[in-house]
Amino acid sequence: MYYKKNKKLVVKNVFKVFGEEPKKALKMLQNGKSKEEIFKKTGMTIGVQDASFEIYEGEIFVIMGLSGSGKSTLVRLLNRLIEPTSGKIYIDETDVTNLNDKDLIEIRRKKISMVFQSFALMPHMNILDNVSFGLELSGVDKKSRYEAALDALKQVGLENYGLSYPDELSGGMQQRVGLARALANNPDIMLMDEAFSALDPLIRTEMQDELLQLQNSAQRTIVFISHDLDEAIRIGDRIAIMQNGEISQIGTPEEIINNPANDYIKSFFKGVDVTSVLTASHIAKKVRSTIINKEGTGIKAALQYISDFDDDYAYFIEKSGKYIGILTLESLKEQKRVGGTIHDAIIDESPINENLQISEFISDIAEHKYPTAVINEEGKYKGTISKSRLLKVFDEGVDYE
Ligand SMILES: Nc1ncnc2c1ncn2[C@@H]1O[C@H](COP(=O)(O)OP(=O)(O)OP(=O)(O)O)[C@@H](O)[C@H]1O
Repeated sequence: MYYKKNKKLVVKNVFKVFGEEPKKALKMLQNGKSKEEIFKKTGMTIGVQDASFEIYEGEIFVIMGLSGSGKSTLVRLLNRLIEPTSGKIYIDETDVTNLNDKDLIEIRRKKISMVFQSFALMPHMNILDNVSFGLELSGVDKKSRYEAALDALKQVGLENYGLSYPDELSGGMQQRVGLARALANNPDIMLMDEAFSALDPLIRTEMQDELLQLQNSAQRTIVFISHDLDEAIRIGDRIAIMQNGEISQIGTPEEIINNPANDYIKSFFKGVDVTSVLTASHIAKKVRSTIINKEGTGIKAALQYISDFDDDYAYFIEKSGKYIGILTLESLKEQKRVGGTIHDAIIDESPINENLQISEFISDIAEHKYPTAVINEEGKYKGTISKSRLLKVFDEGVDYE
């Protein structure tokens, strides 16, 4: 998804120590003690260690990691539901770590909302009142808060349920109400902590679509915690992977899949549905058998070239890199026989664009006899994808060569 690269949230060297003497624990860390040693000696836990990153306006930034890796702690540091032990956090250049209580409350009301996995709707209040409750606490008048609540309910497709009560709604609908409650504040930033994890898979996918749709109409900055890789890939513009309190990699799903920083991350991505993540450019390979169209490159030269490579086909390319087509021994010989040109020998198998996802070009490759050429927007040759290459990616995921 497109987003402007304005920094919305900046986190600089943030640490969180849980325990009695956090400064002492930080000192031990500086002196090279491991988290395990510190915990053993002092009982203190390093929840987040030296986190530094930036989140851009309008992006969905997913924080992923195993249970206990520090995701919830990190997200709660952003709005200071948890106080950082050291480090700085900026929202729109405001230093959040320095705000007094009053300003902090103001920022939480106006700029940053949070959606949890399980949140309590008030059973005795109807949906409209539940959604506008936060605004009521902020002193917004009745008319304005009902308008905002109704608008938020509309955004999640529940505009007709304002007068219903929570126990009349399904789990998925209740989660939508939770989302509407966060939207009613019209926040710049939404923090979503495993917001969809309690939902059954179908409804969960529906909610992910809903979130993406909402993002299309109003570009909010969303920080989304998930332990589910498919979800992270589906909705994340970028993903940060946490491991034992530290961020071990940040990147787009493609970047991480293609270049995992370590074995832990690699193991995360094993078995992921690559067809919806990887594009042709990610799996295309350059092959040796390319013939450059120089002056005088005719059928004879092409035949010679292909036999030299002990092959029966080659990719024909302009000097500029522009892709022309596939030449085969058979088609060249035929044109030689009938007196045609090298261009007449090009066989009818179209190249695919490098930006297509695997799921979009699978059938092309299946229908082609020869490995399919991959071209960029300008028509330049970028490599080829064979059926066997595709099968390998399916079987083994990406090969990290
Ligand atoms: N209030 C607390 N006091 C002491 N330790 C804590 C506290 N909150 C979190 N921790 C510890 O900090 C570490 C990170 O926990 P956190 O809840 O942030 O992880 P998580 O990745 O969100 O896990 P999960 O997916 O299970 O929610 C864990 O070792 C946890 O035990």
